[in-house]
Amino acid sequence: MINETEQEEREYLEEIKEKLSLAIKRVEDAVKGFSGELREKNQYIHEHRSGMDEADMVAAGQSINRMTFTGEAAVARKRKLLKLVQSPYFGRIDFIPHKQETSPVYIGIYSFMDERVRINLIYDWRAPVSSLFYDFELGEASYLTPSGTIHGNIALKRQYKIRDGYMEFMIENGLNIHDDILQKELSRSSDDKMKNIVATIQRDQNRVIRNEEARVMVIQGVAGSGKTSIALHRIAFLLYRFRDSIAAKDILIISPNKVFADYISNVLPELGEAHIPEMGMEELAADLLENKYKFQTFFQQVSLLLEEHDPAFIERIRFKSSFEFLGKLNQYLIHIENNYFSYSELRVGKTTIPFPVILEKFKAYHRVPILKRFALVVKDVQTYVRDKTGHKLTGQQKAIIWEAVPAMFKFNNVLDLYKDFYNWIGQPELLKIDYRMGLEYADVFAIIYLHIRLEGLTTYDHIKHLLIDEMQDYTPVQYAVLSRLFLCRKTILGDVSQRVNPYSASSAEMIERVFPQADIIKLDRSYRSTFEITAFTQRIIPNPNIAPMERHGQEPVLLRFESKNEEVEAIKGMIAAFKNSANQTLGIICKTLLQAEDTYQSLQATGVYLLTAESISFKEGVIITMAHLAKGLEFDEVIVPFASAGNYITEVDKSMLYIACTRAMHRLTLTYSRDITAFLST
Ligand SMILES: Nc1ncnc2c1ncn2[C@@H]1O[C@H](COP(=O)(O)OP(=O)(O)OP(=O)(O)O)[C@@H](O)[C@H]1O
Repeated sequence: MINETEQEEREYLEEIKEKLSLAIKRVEDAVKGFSGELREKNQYIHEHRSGMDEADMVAAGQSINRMTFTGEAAVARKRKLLKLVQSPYFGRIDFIPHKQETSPVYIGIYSFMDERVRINLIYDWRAPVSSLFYDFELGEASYLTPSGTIHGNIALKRQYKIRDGYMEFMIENGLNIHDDILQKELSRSSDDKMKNIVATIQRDQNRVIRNEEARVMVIQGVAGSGKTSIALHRIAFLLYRFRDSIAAKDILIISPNKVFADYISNVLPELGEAHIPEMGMEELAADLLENKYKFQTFFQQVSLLLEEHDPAFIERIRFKSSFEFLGKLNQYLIHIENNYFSYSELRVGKTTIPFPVILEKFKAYHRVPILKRFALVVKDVQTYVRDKTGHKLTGQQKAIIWEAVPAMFKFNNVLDLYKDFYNWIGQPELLKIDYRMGLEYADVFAIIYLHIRLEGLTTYDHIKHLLIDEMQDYTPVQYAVLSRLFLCRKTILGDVSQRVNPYSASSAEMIERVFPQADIIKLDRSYRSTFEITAFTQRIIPNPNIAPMERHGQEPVLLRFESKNEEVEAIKGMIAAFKNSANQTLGIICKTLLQAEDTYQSLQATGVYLLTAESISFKEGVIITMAHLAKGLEFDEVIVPFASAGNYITEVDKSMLYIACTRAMHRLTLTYSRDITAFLST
């Protein structure tokens, strides 16, 4: 057995670092070689251009492309090696497959092979054998490979913390003391962006990451349970496992906003994968509606809910977020199919086409979306007339048919049908279209749904995996659209308790009704916040299943003041204290954007950033924002101002308060004037 003692491990680390440095040197030489060759080739082409025919030019172009490609691969490899030198591995297992010899398996963020002897010195965390590290302690163990299960025994398991090439500590795992390193990781102050968790992936998380079977995986996890982290690691795993068939460009992340997209943008590149395309729901909607309609954004919908309590608006949202709505839309589609084709006989010249003939043609195309059938029926009618008369049709006759056939259907555009739907259900008051403001957000996906069902769709066939974060914010109609657009595998994640809109929250069970084949996974362990913070947030929205980490810190603080001005003055003091502390990020999270803007103005402090719906990047330091925009983010410290009885009143407010408080990792302070909100008064 090699490296039995810590001293031996330290020496081994030096050896590996040396090998890595040599590998870096070799790649550098190769890159230099490539660029030299490329220069020469370009020069050659330039000088001999006149004497080259087309085939020569194509061949030269191809060879340049090949060289560039190999050069780029070498640069990417160098980037990985440079990262490995900093921290070559984080774990080791000595696994003895039955009746075989063992050699230690060192596990790191990427694999590294000693090319001369072709021995793997470091295994990628996604390699089949690496799953042993996450799934087992000492003793009997097994792992799955593409060619079957390997059984054996783990004789030794170690964890290392190597930073900047230096081993900070090493832990010998006897029984499950995994938690030690996890605790240390969670106690650290946050970076400006989400980081990878490869060294401390937990067993239940590993199961989700490495699941290869699920066509639709729905992860319902409590705040801070690592849903987003796991989903990103799962993508990295799938890219590794199916590297011959899936590339980063074949994946799409549907994310709630640009700041969140920026916040998570580091994880996959850190894991050695390319940047993944990302899109917001609104972008998708605009794309599908071909930018024909102006519409309210989800952010505007939530802001309206927060700023004015309009019962009619709430009722419209509530109805359009229900399964009943989707069911009614489907019934309506049957209704129009059966009833909206009106009787009229068509006469073209001397030929009469009886209505039953037209109707029969129309029904024969039942697989084609209704509004797409007209063109087919028109062609059939033309053939009918031609056969009857034995003549080709004149342009005028064709025009008569083109006009008459679509006119037999009551409506020929989706928006008119959508308006008609509300008359059909006898509730015209549920549709409000303000042409100046655009469509309400709750109508956007319903119109897209009708559009798909009535006119067909362009599917996103090139996407091979779809990741949907913040699933609770999307409605059954939205899922019905997504399920028709994206036929690929999906990972859908969220938390019903973090709905920004309590009138339209989707739970895992609701999503299962749209995707009956879904695998549902529940994660109840919360990693982000200290035990005290998690316990505190339970006062707002209790979840009996939540399992907080045994990581302790300061009790959350509730500070009472006489006025808002006093609150703001106190917050100034807290910002100064934060700047002198070891913490790196402070989030001041208000209920509305208006409040955030006001606070920002009043504070007038340098180094404080206001995060709005238009922001595109996450910044380290002090951030002021509203709860809706803070979703998915986390901060070392969180201050929730104005937690007063007069500010947090409605169900929507309660969700916002919960989201704001669950963003805190180590420290949470709430300030209020006079009376505290009823959500915290007990
Ligand atoms: N196994 C783990 N090892 C180390 N850190 C972890 C682990 N799992 C989760 N975390 C940390 O917990 C925090 C929360 O993770 P993440 O943001 O992915 O959770 P979430 O469920 O998406 O949260 P929310 O829904 O509240 O936004 C992050 O700091 C993440 O790094």
